[in-house]
Amino acid sequence: MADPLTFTKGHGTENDFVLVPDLDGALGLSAGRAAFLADRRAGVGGDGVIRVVPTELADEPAVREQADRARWFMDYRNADGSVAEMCGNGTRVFAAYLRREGLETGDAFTIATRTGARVVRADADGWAVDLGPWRLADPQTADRDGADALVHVGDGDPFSAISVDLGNPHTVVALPEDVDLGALDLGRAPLVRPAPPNGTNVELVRPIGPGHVAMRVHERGVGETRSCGTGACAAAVATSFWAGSLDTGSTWLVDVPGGRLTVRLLADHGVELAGPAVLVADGTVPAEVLPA
Ligand SMILES: N[C@@H](CCC[C@H](N)C(=O)O)C(=O)O
Repeated sequence: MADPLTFTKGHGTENDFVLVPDLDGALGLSAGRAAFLADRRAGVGGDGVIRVVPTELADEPAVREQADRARWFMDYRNADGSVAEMCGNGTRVFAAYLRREGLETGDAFTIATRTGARVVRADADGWAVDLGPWRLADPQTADRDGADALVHVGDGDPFSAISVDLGNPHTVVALPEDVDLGALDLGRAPLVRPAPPNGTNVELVRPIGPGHVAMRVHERGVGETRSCGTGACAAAVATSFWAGSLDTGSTWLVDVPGGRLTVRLLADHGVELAGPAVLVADGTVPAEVLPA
């Protein structure tokens, strides 16, 4: 009889993940199996699935090249089974898992991701990670305010938005003052024009005060989630850009439905995300219910 699959459930500001240890790289992870594990009714349930695999055993050569710096690769999948380049909240939960399992023992270490090796460090909030470099919309295609896209949310009028690349794609909308962030319909994916070639995550942002914004997000491959770490960084970068002050060292609080994240702008387009990481359950899934 085949072995059951072992998993751990964790979240970072309620962006939740199913972590699957694949410590000898023998398991792999098909899109169908990832989607099954993320399914909140038929499976375990999560916004994403993270396979924990030795970097040297990753499928992608660009990831294997990180093996001299990072022992473990965060193999991230969205809830629909699609592969994503990066997950900010996932990096913290991944770090918390590696530490709990004794797979890493220091307070700071490097993990491998599809966007390159990233240093994670324990801090007062939980874990912090530099997710940069970020890149704003191409000035060739942006208007005078830096906007390069229109976003339709529900049936309302379109909002202008800016593209921010954090290894994964984001489109950030600064909501006009008269629009209620909580009332917007994210039940279906916002329509983004021009359509980004690989899809996009969409962040709706409302300034609250100096260095403080509220955000809701619709994630590519998932739907509306309670938080998005790379999205929070994109929101902080876009809001700083709009305010005309992309100053190194400035700190942003980003309130999301699932809690609060802290974002710091670093030198050379670095951006640090800090926040909690919680491991809430461990379990097994019997082999006979798992898709191939
Ligand atoms: N929740 C994540 C982002 C996960 C990937 C995203 N849905 C994508 O497809 O790019 C985060 O915390 O950054």
